[in-house]
Amino acid sequence: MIAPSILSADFAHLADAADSVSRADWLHVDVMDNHFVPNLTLGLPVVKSLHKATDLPLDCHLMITDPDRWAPGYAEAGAANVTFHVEAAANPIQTARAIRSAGALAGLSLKPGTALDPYFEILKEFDTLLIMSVEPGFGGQAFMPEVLGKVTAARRAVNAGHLRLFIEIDGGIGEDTIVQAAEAGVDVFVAGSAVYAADDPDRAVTRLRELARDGMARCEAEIGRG
Ligand SMILES: O=C(CO)[C@@H](O)[C@H](O)COP(=O)(O)O
Repeated sequence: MIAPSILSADFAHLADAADSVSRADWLHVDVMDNHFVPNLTLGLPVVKSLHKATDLPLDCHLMITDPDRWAPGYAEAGAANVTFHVEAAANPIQTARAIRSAGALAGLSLKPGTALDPYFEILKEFDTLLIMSVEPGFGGQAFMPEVLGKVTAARRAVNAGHLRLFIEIDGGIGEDTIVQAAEAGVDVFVAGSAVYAADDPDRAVTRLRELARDGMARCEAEIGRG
């Protein structure tokens, strides 16, 4: 799945930004509070309005402190998937359950320097695992290939039937990097600047999907795709 990140779109025209990627699978919405990350974007009222303005499922990525308090509200606002950071959560299991009870998928995100191993046990409470491939906060940064080990470890756990979730990657994904992410085992690819800096965002989505499929086929041959 390809999830264009509206962080790279024109914030004065978010509904148009959603319309311009009609071939996308999800629309990725970065919520930043200027505390967990040094940037400030949007919150619940904008998510509610976007939900009314587009048929695309909203993939809300909360880069905020105290997600335990705020995350379920994003599910109530219409998000299809609500992802929060393990580094910010006091009670990730309870928060995942509250998101699911409010009708959305629950996602757990890890910053590049955060290890996956300590969280394997709680991942059965989640529907998506978002591996950050840049330091969260800004679009247009360089992809960090060193996070792909976490992707492959999660892929192997999914293949073995130990986990059931979508593996998502976010940061620096474009034509030059999407194949290696797909080969490592990613299911959902977030792309901001690679989509919204393109002359035709929908064409960029299609191109990224083609490249991802090539990489996913190689992943299937080499490590399998459960
Ligand atoms: O969450 C973030 C950044 O913190 C991302 O969703 C960015 O918006 C991705 O932008 P590109 O790296 O694809 O330009």
